[in-house]
Amino acid sequence: MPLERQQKLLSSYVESFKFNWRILTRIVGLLRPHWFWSVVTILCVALATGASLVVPQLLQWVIDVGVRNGDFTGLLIAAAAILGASALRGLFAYGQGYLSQSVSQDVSYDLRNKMYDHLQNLSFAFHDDSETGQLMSRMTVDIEGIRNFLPFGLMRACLAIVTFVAVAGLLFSLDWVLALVTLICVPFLAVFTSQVAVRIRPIWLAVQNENGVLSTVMQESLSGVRVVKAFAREEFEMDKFDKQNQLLRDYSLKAMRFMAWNQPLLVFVLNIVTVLVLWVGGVAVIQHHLSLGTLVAVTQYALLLATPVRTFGFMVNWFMRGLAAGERIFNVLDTTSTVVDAPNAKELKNIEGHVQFEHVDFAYNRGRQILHDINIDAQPGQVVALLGVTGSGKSSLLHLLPRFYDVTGGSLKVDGIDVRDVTQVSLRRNIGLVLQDVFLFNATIRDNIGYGVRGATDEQIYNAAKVARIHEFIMTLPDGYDTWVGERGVTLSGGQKQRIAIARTLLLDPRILVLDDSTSSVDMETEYLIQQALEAVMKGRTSFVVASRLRTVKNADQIMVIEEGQIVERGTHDSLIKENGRYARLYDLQLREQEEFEARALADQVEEELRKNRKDVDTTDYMEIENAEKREVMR
Ligand SMILES: Nc1ncnc2c1ncn2[C@@H]1O[C@H](COP(=O)(O)OP(=O)(O)OP(=O)(O)O)[C@@H](O)[C@H]1O
Repeated sequence: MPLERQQKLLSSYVESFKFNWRILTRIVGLLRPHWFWSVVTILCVALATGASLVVPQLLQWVIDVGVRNGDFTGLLIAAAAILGASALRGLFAYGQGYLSQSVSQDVSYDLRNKMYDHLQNLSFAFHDDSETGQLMSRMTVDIEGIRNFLPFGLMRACLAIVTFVAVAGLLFSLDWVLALVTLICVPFLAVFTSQVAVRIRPIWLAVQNENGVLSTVMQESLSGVRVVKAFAREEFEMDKFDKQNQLLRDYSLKAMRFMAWNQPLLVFVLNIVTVLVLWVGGVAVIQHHLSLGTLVAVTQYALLLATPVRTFGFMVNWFMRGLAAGERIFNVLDTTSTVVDAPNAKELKNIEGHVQFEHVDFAYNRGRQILHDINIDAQPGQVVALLGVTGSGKSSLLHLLPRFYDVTGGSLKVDGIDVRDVTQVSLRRNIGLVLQDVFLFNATIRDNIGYGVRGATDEQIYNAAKVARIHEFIMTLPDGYDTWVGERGVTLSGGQKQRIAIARTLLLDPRILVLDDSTSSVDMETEYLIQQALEAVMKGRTSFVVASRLRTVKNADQIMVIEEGQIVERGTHDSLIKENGRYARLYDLQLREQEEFEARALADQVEEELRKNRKDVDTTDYMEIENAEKREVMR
């Protein structure tokens, strides 16, 4: 091999060693809170090893002194001592087995909590780029990898090292030639271990990654099962899953094949060592250079090495699997949130709700700029309606208010304080959100409405539901507020889910509201109820609304027309209609039709109602009243 390639290979080994060492020290660091029981476990390892090392010494004494001198009492004492040592070894081995499992369970418990808390605290930007399946597999499979690493990888490695060092010392004290013969396997084991470790690690990393991909495929197709069925793509999904499943199986088999091949090789090396010891030692005994007792003790020590050596393959396997898992877990734990509280962040309290966007620029993940020089001054209690074609940046603008993302230029202030100078929790407590994609939890309606306020009373929940115009519907359900809504609220219609989400926000009683109200079309009655709910929720609060409803837009104090991330027109409905610019065009395109449709439908409804109720009224009076009421409704 050319020198340059050798150097490259060596430096890649060194780098990989350093990298693995860093992960190893971090995994060992996880034991810190459980240091006491970890130390007791290591003591158990040392004592169990010590107890088993005594036995060959006793056997040597039995053969060389007890048997030769016919010392029956000595033989009995030695037998009792061997039994005692075996019992102690068993006891300490039990302690080591039990404690290492218990410590590893505690570590995985801590790690699961730590990961979960960290994931909860990471910003939107992280979750935008992450796959749920990968995160779930890190939370489960990888943490299990660390859990197994501790008793089967780390503890066994400690056991092997303690045994090797102690046996080597004792062998040299018995006979240095036989000690060298026995320990001839050590260099082989060292080379073998490093080779296996280097080659098995990427395989385990691949297994764990593929496991994550499989979880993602599964999670996606199960949560999107309605789309799958609607497009009759079950076969396609099954095929996709099967391919990924095969990949995972192939990588796992590759790892297993690798380990299966190495196991017999190790046992073979060990058998050669035993044969060598017997041969060299046997000749020495025949030539009277060595006592029979010493030979027996040496072979016993060689046998003691058998257990760690036999499990060496598994140990390296668990060790490298644990390191691969550690790499994936620490990757997540090392990710810092792009939105964090400033060190001296203040609590945002008793606000009036004055919101100012000052020359705000924004880009996702430092990519293409989405918002350009946005300036909005919303006085307390004002309604700001955002209008624009799809993809113009309306939702992005709304997401800046609760600091889901940070502005990349300019500033965003609430009551004159930059949102980056206050704690996220206090900021979000003052901002109520009803987002485009309503998400309900798999819980009861009561729990869903009360989600944002800890310890909300039933009365508060019912009141919020009444204002959100959903109470009456809930009361028609057999279980009322205790109705289980299913995953993501599948058992409810879009309009019902939206009103529950409005009630949930209302309960927070926020000073600022963010409503991404671009809902899909709903029937007239629901539309009317949602409109009423929105009006109730906006009353007296500074509201930012992505409006698709005519009345919301018309009643807004300020209307912003957004185009490609810029405010291109601003004003009230009347002033903008007069301007006859983009708003007037959007209004014609999106809202006038709605207005005419609503007017027609309402007129029909009113006519119907009046006809029903006023049959007994004189026709002239009726016409007069009807026209007056129609005017009222239309207004
Ligand atoms: N998480 C994200 N990461 C990167 N780009 C994004 C992300 N969310 C939105 N975008 C991009 O930002 C631009 C503005 O999207 P935004 O959702 O703000 O538009 P919108 O006006 O609210 O559209 P709609 O009316 O359809 O909801 C789009 O080009 C979109 O592709």
